Amino acid sequence: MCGVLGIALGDQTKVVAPELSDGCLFLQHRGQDAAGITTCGPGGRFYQCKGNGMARDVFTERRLTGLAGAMGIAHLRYPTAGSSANSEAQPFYVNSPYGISLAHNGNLVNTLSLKRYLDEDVHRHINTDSDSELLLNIFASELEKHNKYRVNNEDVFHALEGMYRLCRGGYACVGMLAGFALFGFRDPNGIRPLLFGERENSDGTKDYMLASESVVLKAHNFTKFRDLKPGEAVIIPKNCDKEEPEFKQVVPINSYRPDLFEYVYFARQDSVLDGISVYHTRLQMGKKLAENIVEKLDPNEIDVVIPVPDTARTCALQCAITLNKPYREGFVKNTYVGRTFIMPNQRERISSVRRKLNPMESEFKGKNVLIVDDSIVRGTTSKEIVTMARESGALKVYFASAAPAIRYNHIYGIDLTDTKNLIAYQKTDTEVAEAIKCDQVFYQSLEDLIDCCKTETIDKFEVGVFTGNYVTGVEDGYLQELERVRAENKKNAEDVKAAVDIGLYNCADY
Ligand SMILES: O=P(O)(O)OC[C@H]1O[C@H](OP(=O)(O)OP(=O)(O)O)[C@H](O)[C@@H]1O
Ligand SMILES: NC(=O)CC[C@H](N)C(=O)O
Ligand SMILES: [Mg+2]
Repeated sequence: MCGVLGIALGDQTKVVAPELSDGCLFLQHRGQDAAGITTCGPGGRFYQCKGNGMARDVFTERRLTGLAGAMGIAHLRYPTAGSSANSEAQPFYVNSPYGISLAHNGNLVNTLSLKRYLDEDVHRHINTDSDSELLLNIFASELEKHNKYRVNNEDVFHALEGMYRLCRGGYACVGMLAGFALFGFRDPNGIRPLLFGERENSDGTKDYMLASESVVLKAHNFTKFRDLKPGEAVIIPKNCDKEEPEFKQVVPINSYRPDLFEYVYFARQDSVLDGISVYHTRLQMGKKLAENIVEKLDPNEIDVVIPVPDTARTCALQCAITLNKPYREGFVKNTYVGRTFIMPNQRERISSVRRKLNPMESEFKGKNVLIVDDSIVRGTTSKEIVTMARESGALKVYFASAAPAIRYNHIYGIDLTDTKNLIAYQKTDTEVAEAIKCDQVFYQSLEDLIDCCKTETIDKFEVGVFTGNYVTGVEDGYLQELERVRAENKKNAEDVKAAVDIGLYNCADY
Protein backbone atom coordinates (compact mmCIF):
# COMPACT_ATOMS: atom_id res chain seq x y z
CA MET A 1 0.00 0.00 0.00
CA CYS A 2 2.55 2.54 -1.07
CA GLY A 3 1.81 6.22 -1.51
CA VAL A 4 2.01 7.99 -4.85
CA LEU A 5 1.98 11.67 -5.64
CA GLY A 6 2.30 13.82 -8.76
CA ILE A 7 2.25 17.59 -9.21
CA ALA A 8 2.31 19.82 -12.30
CA LEU A 9 2.68 23.53 -11.68
CA GLY A 10 1.14 26.07 -14.03
CA ASP A 11 4.00 28.48 -13.59
CA GLN A 12 6.85 26.78 -15.44
CA THR A 13 9.48 28.90 -13.73
CA LYS A 14 8.73 27.37 -10.34
CA VAL A 15 10.28 24.21 -8.90
CA VAL A 16 7.99 21.44 -7.70
CA ALA A 17 10.39 19.32 -5.65
CA PRO A 18 9.87 21.04 -2.26
CA GLU A 19 6.10 20.63 -2.50
CA LEU A 20 6.45 16.98 -3.53
CA SER A 21 8.74 16.38 -0.58
CA ASP A 22 6.30 18.08 1.78
CA GLY A 23 3.39 16.13 0.29
CA CYS A 24 5.23 12.88 0.96
CA LEU A 25 5.08 13.59 4.68
CA PHE A 26 1.29 13.29 4.42
CA LEU A 27 1.64 9.86 2.83
CA GLN A 28 4.48 8.50 4.94
CA HIS A 29 2.15 6.10 6.78
CA ARG A 30 1.66 4.23 3.46
CA GLY A 31 5.29 3.23 3.11
CA GLN A 32 8.35 3.64 5.29
CA ASP A 33 10.91 1.57 3.42
CA ALA A 34 11.96 3.80 0.57
CA ALA A 35 11.10 7.18 -0.85
CA GLY A 36 11.73 8.82 -4.18
CA ILE A 37 11.07 11.88 -6.30
CA THR A 38 11.56 12.36 -10.03
CA THR A 39 11.08 15.75 -11.60
CA CYS A 40 11.03 16.87 -15.20
CA GLY A 41 12.93 20.04 -15.95
CA PRO A 42 14.09 22.12 -18.88
CA GLY A 43 14.67 20.24 -22.10
CA GLY A 44 12.52 17.36 -20.83
CA ARG A 45 15.36 16.12 -18.63
CA PHE A 46 14.50 13.92 -15.61
CA TYR A 47 16.06 14.55 -12.21
CA GLN A 48 15.79 11.90 -9.55
CA CYS A 49 16.45 11.25 -5.89
CA LYS A 50 15.41 7.95 -4.31
CA GLY A 51 16.57 5.34 -1.86
CA ASN A 52 15.79 3.40 1.29
CA GLY A 53 14.53 5.38 4.25
CA MET A 54 11.75 7.72 5.30
CA ALA A 55 10.97 10.79 3.21
CA ARG A 56 12.68 13.17 5.62
CA ASP A 57 15.90 11.12 5.43
CA VAL A 58 15.97 10.63 1.69
CA PHE A 59 14.86 14.12 0.67
CA THR A 60 17.58 16.21 2.24
CA GLU A 61 17.63 19.89 1.40
CA ARG A 62 20.78 19.38 -0.59
CA ARG A 63 19.27 16.62 -2.69
CA LEU A 64 16.08 18.57 -3.29
CA THR A 65 17.99 21.51 -4.74
CA GLY A 66 19.22 19.16 -7.46
CA LEU A 67 15.68 18.43 -8.64
CA ALA A 68 14.79 20.95 -11.35
CA GLY A 69 11.44 21.46 -13.01
CA ALA A 70 7.81 22.35 -12.40
CA MET A 71 6.44 18.81 -12.85
CA GLY A 72 7.23 15.72 -10.80
CA ILE A 73 6.15 12.49 -9.18
CA ALA A 74 6.93 10.89 -5.83
CA HIS A 75 6.64 7.51 -4.14
CA LEU A 76 6.66 6.09 -0.62
CA ARG A 77 7.36 2.39 -0.68
CA TYR A 78 6.09 -0.50 1.40
CA PRO A 79 7.43 -3.49 -0.55
CA THR A 80 4.85 -6.06 -1.58
CA ALA A 81 6.83 -7.73 -4.34
CA GLY A 82 10.54 -8.35 -4.82
CA SER A 83 12.72 -7.19 -1.96
CA SER A 84 13.18 -4.06 0.11
CA ALA A 85 16.45 -3.26 -1.65
CA ASN A 86 17.50 0.22 -2.65
CA SER A 87 17.29 -0.83 -6.28
CA GLU A 88 13.52 -1.26 -5.99
CA ALA A 89 12.88 2.22 -4.64
CA GLN A 90 10.55 4.13 -6.95
CA PRO A 91 9.89 5.96 -9.28
CA PHE A 92 11.29 3.69 -11.99
CA TYR A 93 12.65 5.07 -15.23
CA VAL A 94 13.05 3.82 -18.79
CA ASN A 95 14.66 5.92 -21.47
CA SER A 96 12.78 4.39 -24.37
CA PRO A 97 10.42 5.37 -25.80
CA TYR A 98 10.48 9.11 -25.10
CA GLY A 99 11.67 8.80 -21.48
CA ILE A 100 9.12 7.55 -18.97
CA SER A 101 9.10 7.64 -15.17
CA LEU A 102 6.50 5.77 -13.12
CA ALA A 103 5.46 5.27 -9.49
CA HIS A 104 3.07 2.48 -8.58
CA ASN A 105 0.87 1.65 -5.64
CA GLY A 106 -0.42 -1.90 -5.70
CA ASN A 107 0.55 -5.34 -6.79
CA LEU A 108 0.38 -7.25 -10.05
CA VAL A 109 -0.72 -10.85 -9.81
CA ASN A 110 0.41 -12.13 -13.21
CA THR A 111 4.06 -11.18 -12.98
CA LEU A 112 5.30 -14.55 -14.22
CA SER A 113 3.68 -14.22 -17.61
CA LEU A 114 4.51 -10.51 -17.83
CA LYS A 115 8.18 -11.26 -17.23
CA ARG A 116 8.13 -13.93 -19.90
CA TYR A 117 6.32 -11.67 -22.35
CA LEU A 118 8.73 -8.79 -21.82
CA ASP A 119 11.71 -11.04 -22.26
CA GLU A 120 10.63 -13.34 -25.09
CA ASP A 121 8.26 -11.18 -27.09
CA VAL A 122 9.26 -7.56 -26.73
CA HIS A 123 12.88 -8.04 -25.58
CA ARG A 124 12.89 -5.63 -22.69
CA HIS A 125 15.48 -5.98 -19.97
CA ILE A 126 14.14 -6.17 -16.42
CA ASN A 127 16.77 -5.48 -13.82
CA THR A 128 14.99 -6.03 -10.49
CA ASP A 129 12.30 -8.26 -8.93
CA SER A 130 9.86 -5.37 -8.68
CA ASP A 131 6.43 -5.77 -10.29
CA SER A 132 6.36 -1.99 -10.79
CA GLU A 133 9.31 -2.24 -13.17
CA LEU A 134 7.27 -4.75 -15.16
CA LEU A 135 4.27 -2.45 -15.27
CA LEU A 136 6.38 0.43 -16.52
CA ASN A 137 7.96 -1.71 -19.22
CA ILE A 138 4.62 -3.05 -20.37
CA PHE A 139 3.37 0.51 -20.76
CA ALA A 140 6.59 1.50 -22.55
CA SER A 141 6.32 -1.39 -24.98
CA GLU A 142 2.69 -0.54 -25.73
CA LEU A 143 3.64 3.08 -26.38
CA GLU A 144 6.53 2.01 -28.57
CA LYS A 145 4.10 0.17 -30.84
CA HIS A 146 2.95 3.52 -32.26
CA ASN A 147 6.42 3.88 -33.69
CA LYS A 148 6.09 7.67 -33.89
CA TYR A 149 8.58 10.49 -33.55
CA ARG A 150 6.26 12.18 -31.01
CA VAL A 151 3.11 10.81 -29.37
CA ASN A 152 -0.12 12.64 -28.51
CA ASN A 153 -2.70 12.07 -25.76
CA GLU A 154 -4.63 9.60 -27.84
CA ASP A 155 -1.52 7.46 -28.29
CA VAL A 156 -0.89 7.49 -24.56
CA PHE A 157 -4.46 6.45 -23.76
CA HIS A 158 -4.19 3.74 -26.37
CA ALA A 159 -0.97 2.45 -24.82
CA LEU A 160 -2.66 2.44 -21.42
CA GLU A 161 -5.48 0.40 -22.88
CA GLY A 162 -2.91 -2.17 -24.00
CA MET A 163 -1.35 -2.13 -20.55
CA TYR A 164 -4.77 -2.67 -18.91
CA ARG A 165 -5.25 -5.67 -21.15
CA LEU A 166 -1.96 -7.23 -20.09
CA CYS A 167 -1.57 -6.32 -16.42
CA ARG A 168 -3.72 -8.03 -13.83
CA GLY A 169 -3.89 -6.83 -10.23
CA GLY A 170 -4.31 -3.69 -8.21
CA TYR A 171 -2.60 -0.52 -9.37
CA ALA A 172 -2.87 3.20 -8.95
CA CYS A 173 -0.01 4.95 -10.73
CA VAL A 174 1.44 8.33 -11.48
CA GLY A 175 3.93 8.80 -14.29
CA MET A 176 5.61 11.28 -16.55
CA LEU A 177 6.50 11.35 -20.22
CA ALA A 178 9.63 13.45 -20.52
CA GLY A 179 8.88 17.00 -21.56
CA PHE A 180 5.30 16.08 -22.39
CA ALA A 181 2.95 15.33 -19.51
CA LEU A 182 2.14 14.05 -16.07
CA PHE A 183 -0.35 11.19 -16.08
CA GLY A 184 -2.24 8.95 -13.68
CA PHE A 185 -4.43 5.87 -13.92
CA ARG A 186 -6.30 3.44 -11.74
CA ASP A 187 -6.98 -0.31 -12.13
CA PRO A 188 -10.33 -1.42 -13.59
CA ASN A 189 -11.66 -2.44 -10.17
CA GLY A 190 -10.51 0.65 -8.33
CA ILE A 191 -8.75 -1.51 -5.76
CA ARG A 192 -6.08 1.07 -5.03
CA PRO A 193 -7.02 4.74 -4.52
CA LEU A 194 -6.02 7.75 -6.64
CA LEU A 195 -7.37 11.28 -6.60
CA PHE A 196 -7.00 14.23 -8.94
CA GLY A 197 -7.23 17.84 -7.84
CA GLU A 198 -6.62 21.39 -8.98
CA ARG A 199 -5.54 24.64 -7.35
CA GLU A 200 -6.06 28.09 -8.68
CA ASN A 201 -3.24 30.54 -8.19
CA SER A 202 -3.59 34.29 -7.71
CA ASP A 203 -2.00 34.90 -11.14
CA GLY A 204 -4.77 32.87 -12.79
CA THR A 205 -2.64 29.80 -13.50
CA LYS A 206 -3.68 26.37 -12.28
CA ASP A 207 -1.66 23.64 -10.62
CA TYR A 208 -2.64 19.98 -10.63
CA MET A 209 -2.08 17.13 -8.22
CA LEU A 210 -2.54 13.37 -8.26
CA ALA A 211 -2.38 11.64 -4.87
CA SER A 212 -3.19 8.40 -3.08
CA GLU A 213 -5.15 10.19 -0.36
CA SER A 214 -7.28 13.32 -0.16
CA VAL A 215 -5.39 14.54 2.89
CA VAL A 216 -2.45 15.70 0.71
CA LEU A 217 -4.71 17.55 -1.69
CA LYS A 218 -6.49 19.37 1.12
CA ALA A 219 -3.32 20.23 2.95
CA HIS A 220 -1.83 21.71 -0.22
CA ASN A 221 -4.91 23.68 -1.10
CA PHE A 222 -5.97 21.60 -4.11
CA THR A 223 -9.52 22.18 -2.99
CA LYS A 224 -11.30 20.98 -6.11
CA PHE A 225 -10.66 17.27 -6.20
CA ARG A 226 -12.22 13.93 -7.06
CA ASP A 227 -11.36 10.24 -7.20
CA LEU A 228 -10.33 8.79 -10.53
CA LYS A 229 -12.75 6.07 -11.49
CA PRO A 230 -11.65 2.46 -11.93
CA GLY A 231 -10.12 2.13 -15.39
CA GLU A 232 -9.89 5.90 -15.79
CA ALA A 233 -6.73 7.83 -16.71
CA VAL A 234 -5.80 11.49 -16.86
CA ILE A 235 -3.07 13.28 -18.80
CA ILE A 236 -1.96 16.64 -17.46
CA PRO A 237 0.10 18.50 -20.08
CA LYS A 238 3.45 19.89 -19.03
CA ASN A 239 2.24 23.30 -20.22
CA CYS A 240 -0.79 23.09 -17.98
CA ASP A 241 -1.01 26.88 -17.86
CA LYS A 242 -2.09 26.73 -21.51
CA GLU A 243 -3.70 23.31 -21.94
CA GLU A 244 -6.32 21.53 -19.85
CA PRO A 245 -5.93 18.00 -18.43
CA GLU A 246 -7.66 15.30 -20.44
CA PHE A 247 -9.58 12.46 -18.78
CA LYS A 248 -10.52 9.19 -20.38
CA GLN A 249 -12.33 6.07 -19.28
CA VAL A 250 -9.71 3.89 -20.93
CA VAL A 251 -11.36 0.56 -20.15
CA PRO A 252 -14.86 -0.01 -18.77
CA ILE A 253 -15.24 -0.26 -15.01
CA ASN A 254 -14.99 -3.95 -14.25
CA SER A 255 -16.43 -3.51 -10.79
CA TYR A 256 -15.98 -0.67 -8.32
CA ARG A 257 -14.31 -2.38 -5.37
CA PRO A 258 -11.99 -0.26 -3.26
CA ASP A 259 -9.85 -2.27 -0.88
CA LEU A 260 -11.72 -2.54 2.42
CA PHE A 261 -8.42 -2.57 4.27
CA GLU A 262 -7.80 1.07 3.32
CA TYR A 263 -10.58 1.96 5.75
CA VAL A 264 -9.48 -0.49 8.42
CA TYR A 265 -5.80 0.39 8.53
CA PHE A 266 -3.96 1.70 5.47
CA ALA A 267 -5.37 5.18 5.02
CA ARG A 268 -5.12 8.19 7.29
CA GLN A 269 -8.36 8.84 9.11
CA ASP A 270 -8.60 12.40 7.84
CA SER A 271 -8.75 11.13 4.27
CA VAL A 272 -11.87 10.63 2.20
CA LEU A 273 -11.43 7.86 -0.35
CA ASP A 274 -13.99 7.16 -3.05
CA GLY A 275 -16.31 9.54 -1.26
CA ILE A 276 -16.08 7.58 1.99
CA SER A 277 -14.67 9.28 5.08
CA VAL A 278 -12.12 6.98 6.68
CA TYR A 279 -12.79 8.57 10.06
CA HIS A 280 -16.52 7.93 9.91
CA THR A 281 -16.05 4.32 8.88
CA ARG A 282 -13.78 3.82 11.89
CA LEU A 283 -16.38 5.33 14.23
CA GLN A 284 -18.95 2.98 12.75
CA MET A 285 -16.59 0.04 13.18
CA GLY A 286 -16.38 0.84 16.91
CA LYS A 287 -20.14 1.02 17.25
CA LYS A 288 -20.78 -2.25 15.45
CA LEU A 289 -17.99 -3.95 17.34
CA ALA A 290 -19.54 -2.95 20.66
CA GLU A 291 -22.96 -4.21 19.56
CA ASN A 292 -21.35 -7.49 18.61
CA ILE A 293 -19.46 -7.79 21.91
CA VAL A 294 -22.55 -7.39 24.11
CA GLU A 295 -24.09 -10.36 22.34
CA LYS A 296 -21.22 -12.52 23.50
CA LEU A 297 -20.11 -11.04 26.82
CA ASP A 298 -21.86 -9.49 29.80
CA PRO A 299 -20.78 -5.81 29.63
CA ASN A 300 -20.38 -5.86 33.44
CA GLU A 301 -17.31 -7.96 32.75
CA ILE A 302 -15.57 -4.93 31.19
CA ASP A 303 -14.18 -2.13 33.36
CA VAL A 304 -12.42 -0.09 30.76
CA VAL A 305 -11.80 0.14 26.98
CA ILE A 306 -8.21 0.69 25.88
CA PRO A 307 -7.12 1.33 22.28
CA VAL A 308 -3.97 0.08 20.61
CA PRO A 309 -2.56 3.34 19.26
CA ASP A 310 -2.56 4.72 16.69
CA THR A 311 -4.97 3.45 14.12
CA ALA A 312 -7.50 1.85 16.48
CA ARG A 313 -8.10 4.99 18.57
CA THR A 314 -11.17 6.26 16.75
CA CYS A 315 -12.78 2.87 16.64
CA ALA A 316 -12.04 2.15 20.32
CA LEU A 317 -13.47 5.51 21.39
CA GLN A 318 -16.80 4.83 19.69
CA CYS A 319 -16.77 1.27 21.02
CA ALA A 320 -16.39 2.62 24.58
CA ILE A 321 -19.18 5.16 24.06
CA THR A 322 -21.54 2.48 22.75
CA LEU A 323 -20.65 0.15 25.62
CA ASN A 324 -20.99 3.04 28.05
CA LYS A 325 -17.58 2.27 29.52
CA PRO A 326 -14.65 4.56 30.27
CA TYR A 327 -12.12 5.00 27.45
CA ARG A 328 -8.53 5.15 28.67
CA GLU A 329 -5.25 5.63 26.85
CA GLY A 330 -3.54 2.72 28.60
CA PHE A 331 -0.69 2.58 26.12
CA VAL A 332 1.40 5.62 25.43
CA LYS A 333 2.78 5.73 21.94
CA ASN A 334 6.30 6.82 21.24
CA THR A 335 5.78 8.98 18.19
CA TYR A 336 9.37 8.52 17.08
CA VAL A 337 8.72 4.88 16.16
CA GLY A 338 6.89 4.36 12.87
CA ARG A 339 4.17 1.88 11.99
CA THR A 340 5.35 -1.52 13.11
CA PHE A 341 3.23 -3.68 10.84
CA ILE A 342 4.93 -2.43 7.69
CA MET A 343 8.46 -2.98 8.94
CA PRO A 344 10.46 -5.33 6.75
CA ASN A 345 11.24 -8.16 9.16
CA GLN A 346 9.66 -9.90 12.12
CA ARG A 347 12.53 -9.29 14.56
CA GLU A 348 12.26 -5.58 13.96
CA ARG A 349 8.46 -5.69 14.27
CA ILE A 350 8.51 -7.44 17.66
CA SER A 351 11.07 -5.16 19.25
CA SER A 352 9.31 -2.13 17.79
CA VAL A 353 5.99 -2.93 19.48
CA ARG A 354 7.67 -2.61 22.90
CA ARG A 355 9.63 0.44 21.89
CA LYS A 356 6.52 2.02 20.43
CA LEU A 357 3.88 1.26 23.05
CA ASN A 358 4.39 1.64 26.77
CA PRO A 359 1.66 0.62 29.25
CA MET A 360 0.48 2.83 32.12
CA GLU A 361 0.04 0.51 35.09
CA SER A 362 -2.68 2.64 36.70
CA GLU A 363 -5.04 1.91 33.80
CA PHE A 364 -4.64 -1.86 34.02
CA LYS A 365 -4.07 -2.76 37.66
CA GLY A 366 -6.95 -4.78 39.09
CA LYS A 367 -9.18 -4.17 36.06
CA ASN A 368 -10.86 -6.22 33.36
CA VAL A 369 -9.78 -4.51 30.18
CA LEU A 370 -11.14 -4.61 26.66
CA ILE A 371 -8.29 -3.84 24.28
CA VAL A 372 -9.39 -2.70 20.83
CA ASP A 373 -7.24 -2.86 17.72
CA ASP A 374 -8.15 -2.26 14.09
CA SER A 375 -6.88 -5.67 12.98
CA ILE A 376 -4.95 -8.72 14.07
CA VAL A 377 -2.68 -9.82 11.25
CA ARG A 378 0.46 -11.68 12.31
CA GLY A 379 -0.49 -11.19 15.95
CA THR A 380 2.82 -9.47 16.67
CA THR A 381 1.13 -6.48 18.25
CA SER A 382 -1.68 -8.26 20.06
CA LYS A 383 0.61 -10.87 21.68
CA GLU A 384 2.90 -8.20 23.08
CA ILE A 385 0.01 -5.97 24.09
CA VAL A 386 -1.79 -8.71 26.04
CA THR A 387 1.44 -9.62 27.82
CA MET A 388 2.05 -5.97 28.69
CA ALA A 389 -1.49 -5.61 30.00
CA ARG A 390 -1.05 -8.64 32.26
CA GLU A 391 2.38 -7.48 33.42
CA SER A 392 0.68 -4.21 34.35
CA GLY A 393 -1.79 -6.01 36.62
CA ALA A 394 -4.88 -6.50 34.43
CA LEU A 395 -7.22 -9.18 35.75
CA LYS A 396 -8.93 -10.18 32.54
CA VAL A 397 -7.83 -9.15 29.09
CA TYR A 398 -10.38 -9.16 26.25
CA PHE A 399 -9.19 -8.33 22.76
CA ALA A 400 -11.41 -6.95 20.00
CA SER A 401 -10.57 -6.45 16.35
CA ALA A 402 -12.45 -3.98 14.13
CA ALA A 403 -11.70 -6.24 11.16
CA PRO A 404 -12.72 -9.88 10.73
CA ALA A 405 -10.15 -12.63 11.21
CA ILE A 406 -7.44 -12.51 8.55
CA ARG A 407 -6.84 -15.97 7.18
CA TYR A 408 -5.76 -15.25 3.60
CA ASN A 409 -3.12 -13.33 1.75
CA HIS A 410 -3.68 -9.73 0.89
CA ILE A 411 -2.43 -9.92 -2.66
CA TYR A 412 -2.85 -6.27 -3.61
CA GLY A 413 -0.99 -4.56 -0.86
CA ILE A 414 0.14 -6.43 2.24
CA ASP A 415 3.51 -8.02 2.27
CA LEU A 416 2.42 -11.57 3.22
CA THR A 417 3.02 -14.58 1.08
CA ASP A 418 2.97 -17.32 3.64
CA THR A 419 -0.51 -17.54 5.14
CA LYS A 420 0.99 -19.61 7.96
CA ASN A 421 2.36 -16.31 9.30
CA LEU A 422 -1.17 -15.12 9.93
CA ILE A 423 -2.14 -15.69 13.54
CA ALA A 424 -5.70 -16.73 12.56
CA TYR A 425 -4.54 -19.17 9.88
CA GLN A 426 -6.48 -22.41 10.37
CA LYS A 427 -7.50 -21.30 13.86
CA THR A 428 -10.88 -20.78 15.49
CA ASP A 429 -11.49 -17.60 17.48
CA THR A 430 -10.85 -19.55 20.70
CA GLU A 431 -7.54 -20.78 19.34
CA VAL A 432 -6.56 -17.23 18.36
CA ALA A 433 -7.39 -16.12 21.92
CA GLU A 434 -5.11 -18.89 23.22
CA ALA A 435 -2.36 -17.91 20.81
CA ILE A 436 -2.35 -14.27 21.87
CA LYS A 437 -3.00 -15.32 25.49
CA CYS A 438 -6.12 -13.23 26.05
CA ASP A 439 -9.32 -14.35 27.79
CA GLN A 440 -11.54 -13.90 24.78
CA VAL A 441 -11.20 -12.47 21.32
CA PHE A 442 -13.93 -10.62 19.39
CA TYR A 443 -13.90 -10.10 15.65
CA GLN A 444 -16.09 -7.82 13.58
CA SER A 445 -18.11 -9.76 11.03
CA LEU A 446 -17.37 -9.04 7.37
CA GLU A 447 -20.97 -8.09 6.80
CA ASP A 448 -20.82 -5.50 9.56
CA LEU A 449 -17.51 -4.14 8.34
CA ILE A 450 -18.92 -3.66 4.85
CA ASP A 451 -21.97 -1.96 6.37
CA CYS A 452 -19.63 0.48 8.13
CA CYS A 453 -18.04 1.53 4.86
CA LYS A 454 -20.60 1.26 2.10
CA THR A 455 -22.42 4.17 0.51
CA GLU A 456 -25.19 4.47 -2.02
CA THR A 457 -22.70 4.37 -4.87
CA ILE A 458 -20.17 1.90 -3.47
CA ASP A 459 -21.45 -1.18 -1.77
CA LYS A 460 -18.82 -3.71 -2.84
CA PHE A 461 -15.23 -3.90 -1.72
CA GLU A 462 -12.16 -5.98 -2.37
CA VAL A 463 -12.26 -8.39 0.59
CA GLY A 464 -9.95 -11.23 -0.49
CA VAL A 465 -7.87 -10.94 2.67
CA PHE A 466 -10.93 -12.10 4.63
CA THR A 467 -12.43 -14.58 2.17
CA GLY A 468 -9.64 -15.83 -0.10
CA ASN A 469 -11.67 -14.75 -3.17
CA TYR A 470 -9.89 -12.05 -5.10
CA VAL A 471 -11.60 -9.85 -7.66
CA THR A 472 -8.81 -10.32 -10.23
CA GLY A 473 -8.01 -13.95 -9.44
CA VAL A 474 -4.37 -14.98 -9.17
CA GLU A 475 -2.15 -16.45 -11.87
CA ASP A 476 -1.04 -20.04 -11.24
CA GLY A 477 2.32 -20.16 -9.50
CA TYR A 478 2.24 -16.46 -8.57
CA LEU A 479 2.30 -16.91 -4.79
CA GLN A 480 4.98 -19.61 -5.07
CA GLU A 481 7.11 -17.26 -7.16
CA LEU A 482 6.79 -14.51 -4.55
CA GLU A 483 7.82 -17.03 -1.93
CA ARG A 484 10.79 -18.14 -4.02
CA VAL A 485 12.03 -14.56 -4.46
CA ARG A 486 11.60 -13.95 -0.78
CA ALA A 487 13.53 -17.10 0.21
CA GLU A 488 16.30 -16.12 -2.17
CA ASN A 489 16.49 -12.66 -0.68
CA LYS A 490 16.72 -14.17 2.78
CA LYS A 491 19.48 -16.50 1.64
CA ASN A 492 21.31 -13.56 0.15
CA ALA A 493 20.69 -11.42 3.21
CA GLU A 494 24.40 -11.60 4.09
CA ASP A 495 25.30 -10.35 0.66
CA VAL A 496 22.34 -8.18 -0.25
CA LYS A 497 24.51 -5.73 -2.09
CA ALA A 498 25.61 -8.23 -4.70
CA ALA A 499 22.23 -9.91 -5.12
CA VAL A 500 19.59 -7.23 -5.21
CA ASP A 501 21.02 -3.93 -4.11
CA ILE A 502 22.03 -3.01 -7.59
CA GLY A 503 24.32 -0.02 -7.79
CA LEU A 504 22.80 1.01 -11.09
CA TYR A 505 20.06 2.70 -9.07
CA ASN A 506 22.23 4.41 -6.52
CA CYS A 507 21.03 7.32 -4.50
CA ALA A 508 24.29 9.21 -4.40
CA ASP A 509 25.12 10.63 -1.00
CA TYR A 510 26.32 13.97 -2.19
O1 LIG B 1 -1.13 -8.38 14.09
P1 LIG B 1 -0.03 -7.52 13.61
O2 LIG B 1 0.81 -8.25 12.59
O3 LIG B 1 0.79 -6.94 14.69
O4 LIG B 1 -0.67 -6.33 12.77
C1 LIG B 1 -1.75 -5.54 13.21
C2 LIG B 1 -1.27 -4.29 13.89
O5 LIG B 1 -0.38 -3.55 13.00
C3 LIG B 1 -0.92 -2.26 12.78
O6 LIG B 1 -0.33 -1.31 13.65
P2 LIG B 1 0.94 -0.41 13.28
O7 LIG B 1 1.87 -0.39 14.43
O8 LIG B 1 1.55 -0.87 11.99
O9 LIG B 1 0.40 1.04 12.95
P3 LIG B 1 -0.50 2.10 13.76
O10 LIG B 1 0.41 2.83 14.71
O11 LIG B 1 -1.03 2.98 12.69
O12 LIG B 1 -1.58 1.40 14.47
C4 LIG B 1 -2.38 -2.37 13.07
O13 LIG B 1 -2.92 -1.12 13.44
C5 LIG B 1 -2.41 -3.36 14.21
O14 LIG B 1 -2.16 -2.72 15.44
N1 LIG C 1 2.79 -1.33 -1.53
C1 LIG C 1 2.88 -1.04 -2.80
O1 LIG C 1 2.01 -0.43 -3.40
C2 LIG C 1 4.11 -1.60 -3.47
C3 LIG C 1 4.26 -1.36 -4.93
C4 LIG C 1 5.12 -2.44 -5.57
N2 LIG C 1 4.41 -3.69 -5.64
C5 LIG C 1 6.43 -2.59 -4.80
O2 LIG C 1 6.62 -3.59 -4.13
O3 LIG C 1 7.25 -1.71 -4.87
MG1 LIG D 1 -1.79 -0.55 15.20
